[in-house]
Amino acid sequence: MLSFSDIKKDYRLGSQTVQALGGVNGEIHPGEMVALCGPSGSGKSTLLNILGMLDMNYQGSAFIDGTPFPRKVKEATALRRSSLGFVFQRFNLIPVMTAFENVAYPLTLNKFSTKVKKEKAEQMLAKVGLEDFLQYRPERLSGGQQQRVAIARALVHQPRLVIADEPTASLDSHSANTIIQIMKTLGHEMGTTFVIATHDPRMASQCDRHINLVDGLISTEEIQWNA
Ligand SMILES: Nc1ncnc2c1ncn2[C@@H]1O[C@H](COP(=O)(O)OP(=O)(O)OP(=O)(O)O)[C@@H](O)[C@H]1O
Repeated sequence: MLSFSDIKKDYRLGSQTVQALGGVNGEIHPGEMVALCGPSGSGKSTLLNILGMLDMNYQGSAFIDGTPFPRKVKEATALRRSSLGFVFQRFNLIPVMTAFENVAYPLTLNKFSTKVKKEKAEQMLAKVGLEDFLQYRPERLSGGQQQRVAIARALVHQPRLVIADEPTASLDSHSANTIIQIMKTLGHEMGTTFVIATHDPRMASQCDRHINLVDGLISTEEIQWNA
């Protein structure tokens, strides 16, 4: 589904160069839920940004279903909108929009009709247990509810791949468990591939596989979780 080889990324900080990724390879299979783990600064966000087609300024190659990742902003934006979904640590919902409008937004970007938008957004919000909160704005929802809206938004256009950056890090353990179960159940039901950067042992333990980054390289050592 996804393959990437010899991915390298440097950041320039004044006259210094920081190597964030030193040549990473990997393959992610359709429908897999993969945890991207590693200590702070190991390169997880950098790799997520590349796999999420948000950063096109890197060395190496990446393919989605055999097609090379776009290197131009316009093409990357189009492919991202149609084929990818995103879940962030701090939910990143649009504050002036209701839960329904937030979830319908990717469908608007992909030019779905009003009727289909309504059907799909309502269905998706019901799947995450928020059918009674369609007209609520994010400020009236708890963190866990906001993250459920964000998951509905990430999945509503049936993307091939969902990129999640620390999806449980801002949540209490009860909400985190709910979010993990929703991602797992819907991911399997919809056949969606997930790549999830996480420090959360509960999240990582529910994934099919781990990719461990250490100092910008993939490590084969088992992670020792402290929790
Ligand atoms: N915009 C930037 N400019 C300069 N250096 C950066 C930039 N972004 C990341 N880095 C550096 O690149 C390395 C990898 O950072 P990255 O954010 O990918 O790690 P991470 O594993 O996601 O960390 P965390 O778990 O703390 O989010 C670190 O040394 C970091 O300081």
